[in-house]
Amino acid sequence: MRTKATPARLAALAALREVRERKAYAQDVIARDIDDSSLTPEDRAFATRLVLGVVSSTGTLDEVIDRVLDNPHDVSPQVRDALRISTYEIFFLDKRFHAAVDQGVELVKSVAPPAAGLTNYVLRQLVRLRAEFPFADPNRDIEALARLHAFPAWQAALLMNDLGPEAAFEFMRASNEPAPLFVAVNAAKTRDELVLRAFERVGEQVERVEIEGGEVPGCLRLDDPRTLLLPDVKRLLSQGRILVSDAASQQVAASVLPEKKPASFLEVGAGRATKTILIQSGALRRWGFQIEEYVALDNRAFKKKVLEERVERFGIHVSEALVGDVLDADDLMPGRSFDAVFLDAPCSGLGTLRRHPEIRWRLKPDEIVDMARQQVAMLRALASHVSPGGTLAYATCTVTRMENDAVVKAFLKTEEGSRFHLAPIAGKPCVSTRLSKGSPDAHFAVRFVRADDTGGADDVDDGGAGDDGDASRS
Ligand SMILES: C[S@@+](CC[C@H](N)C(=O)[O-])C[C@H]1O[C@@H](n2cnc3c(N)ncnc32)[C@H](O)[C@@H]1O
Repeated sequence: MRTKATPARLAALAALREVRERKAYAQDVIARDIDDSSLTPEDRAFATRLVLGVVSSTGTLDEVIDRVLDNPHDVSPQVRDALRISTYEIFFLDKRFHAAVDQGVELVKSVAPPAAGLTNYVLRQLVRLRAEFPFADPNRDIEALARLHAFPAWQAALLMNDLGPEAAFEFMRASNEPAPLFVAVNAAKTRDELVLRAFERVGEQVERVEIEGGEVPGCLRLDDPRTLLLPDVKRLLSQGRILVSDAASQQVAASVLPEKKPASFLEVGAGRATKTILIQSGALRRWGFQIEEYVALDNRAFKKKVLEERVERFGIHVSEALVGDVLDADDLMPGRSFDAVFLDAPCSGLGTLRRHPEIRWRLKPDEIVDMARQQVAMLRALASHVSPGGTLAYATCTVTRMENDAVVKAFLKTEEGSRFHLAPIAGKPCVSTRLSKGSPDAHFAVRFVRADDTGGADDVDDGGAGDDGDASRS
């Protein structure tokens, strides 16, 4: 049946089907099916907003949809995708309700024409229900608060507990905003001035980025995401002169480098090499040379291939790319130690919800407990691979205390951890970026220093980090 659904909504509907059926990441589907489509720039932007918004708020959308359905299980997945789009518009975009209802009906006609009548009824009921949303006082009722920001109730409760009410509200509000766009200038291929001039030539507004008053070296904020589609900018990306990376991630990469240039560096959880590129580019900025012995480890073999392709393209030196489980570090690297070790830990990822919206509804509470335990185990497995006097950095892109602070404390209490103490990063106990509107993502990093084995404490001033593992104390 012919449909009068707009191209942006049809594109969003197709993308949501992909995400659902293939358990794909929304950003990957958007990059493949929307960014490179023949849609107008405005339609691309709206389709992207719809996909990210619907994936972010799926649980809440389903809850309100099910309130007006007699038999929620009878709704086919494709019809539900369409209902979610219109419900998102009605509850979270404050779009004109009439248009949202009409368009929802048109979307359903495109996938299941017989369900158009039911859709019309359901969406009209939802418009009525909208006035009562979030169905209780969000200042007193955690479920209403969670609903208001489209978070699972357990996550809202966890955020309130771990961040405190103000920061938790801000975190949830900001997680529903579009993520800002940052790029890093790769010092192995170019200089900041040349990149700034290239952006100027194409008439694009870019600015250097500061976090808490400190400049993040080589980090630029782009005002308009469409800039990345300009041919000159695409060339900078394909030639490895710049890479897209959140500013907090760039700050973490800068902070894991020790004061003195390390002769050897082990990066664990190297993944697709984004931090590898940032770290070696940072070494070049700081010392004029990349680190000679740079070993990258990840447990996923396919990522090694991506890493090798990318470091080649970005002119980044990696001496060895290992595939294996860090918990088997002793077998993978027998007797080997490094001046600096960096664990970019697998974590719950809650600090990146704007970019990875599917985490919000896929993550289960037990997984956070498991990941925290795993992070401590990883640090313990790495401890003996840090040279005496060397550094061990630990980073996550999340905000839960169970992962960040509690992991730091738990590690320091272990036998392996007892040889380490916390060292400051730029005079602070840790990197801990907070999420607010337009801010970088929320990341966390600390740096431990291993005692130098001479019996005496090493000469690193602890900058207020203390030995008690309370990294977030400032
Ligand atoms: C936070 S991601 C790293 C992101 C990456 N450093 C980057 O900048 O793109 C964590 C990485 O740890 C890897 N990983 C998870 N468990 C691991 C294990 N037991 N041993 C080694 N690597 C592991 C994952 O495959 C993933 O690439």
